[in-house]
Amino acid sequence: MDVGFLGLGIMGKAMSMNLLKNGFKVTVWNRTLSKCNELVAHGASVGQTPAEVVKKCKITIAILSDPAAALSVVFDKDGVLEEICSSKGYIDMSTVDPETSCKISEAITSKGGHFLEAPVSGSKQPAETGQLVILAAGEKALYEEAVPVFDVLGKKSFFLGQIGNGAKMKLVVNMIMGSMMNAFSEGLVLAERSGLNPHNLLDVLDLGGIANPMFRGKGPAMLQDNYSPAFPLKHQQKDVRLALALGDENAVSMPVAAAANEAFKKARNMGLGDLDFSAVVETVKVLKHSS
Ligand SMILES: NC(=O)C1=CN([C@@H]2O[C@H](COP(=O)(O)OP(=O)(O)OC[C@H]3O[C@@H](n4cnc5c(N)ncnc54)[C@H](OP(=O)(O)O)[C@@H]3O)[C@@H](O)[C@H]2O)C=CC1
Ligand SMILES: O=CCCC(=O)O
Repeated sequence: MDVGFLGLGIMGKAMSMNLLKNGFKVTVWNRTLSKCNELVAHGASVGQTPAEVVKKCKITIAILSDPAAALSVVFDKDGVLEEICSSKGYIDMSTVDPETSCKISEAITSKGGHFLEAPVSGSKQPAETGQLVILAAGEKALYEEAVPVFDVLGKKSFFLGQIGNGAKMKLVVNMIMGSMMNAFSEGLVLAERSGLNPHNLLDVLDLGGIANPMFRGKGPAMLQDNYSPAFPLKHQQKDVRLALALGDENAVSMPVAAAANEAFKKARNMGLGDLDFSAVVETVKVLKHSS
């Protein structure tokens, strides 16, 4: 199957590489076109614009930074809308809000095209190893057609019904994750500053009821101030911000998520936005120093 791929950031590069390794013919595009070179070395073709990719491929996938980027590749000049038609499907795997997804869906389907939103749970390493969790919603027939692609990219796909449900599920999950990361950060700094060995804390956590892959995976690197980005902090803050908006719409009180959002905003102000979201621990260290 010819698959188009728009966006070769941390996730898109790993996912499109995975499709190539598994025998798909892949045509890639990235706003910074030079990022396509590594994929070409592994057998990908390049489209000069999103429209050119859609023209060539039956199914085109996108995974882009945020709502503005997701809208731009669809609606701008040389965008997806220029070539979408009834024989083509478009799958947006970016993490966006339900409103953005609905806007894209309406535009694609009004031209006869087929649309799925399919944000993913899992980060750089699961993307590299095809272990993502895919949260799809929209047109069921396109979902079924895309199952061979999802089977390569992920360990499990969910079809969640109408457009917006995939985005909502993803935002709820990432809101929980962002809050957990802040609690974890405070715990690590508190352990160290109160005289405990934080490595012992990691061992204790890992043997108890709140053991989880995030603490296990990120903890040792955080203790070495290593924030090499798997999930950039600026994207995590975007997700908590969008989840808070969902909370506003549904009158759900979320003080813990609101506090997490403030910490991620502070981290962005400290210039940490491009680092891994675990760098939020630096905000706890700063507060301690200034007291
Ligand atoms: N990293 C992770 O662990 C995960 C990320 N996600 C979500 O996936 C999406 C991508 O994440 P990730 O790969 O980490 O992000 P990166 O920041 O690594 O990559 C972002 C991509 O979006 C492109 N882009 C940004 N702005 C525009 C624009 N205005 N027009 C066209 N392209 C644009 C970038 O192009 P350029 O190279 O030119 O800058 C790049 O290809 C985000 O929505 C994120 O929340 C979901 C699950 C996990
Ligand atoms: O959106 C990013 C999710 C990162 C993860 O699930 O580890």
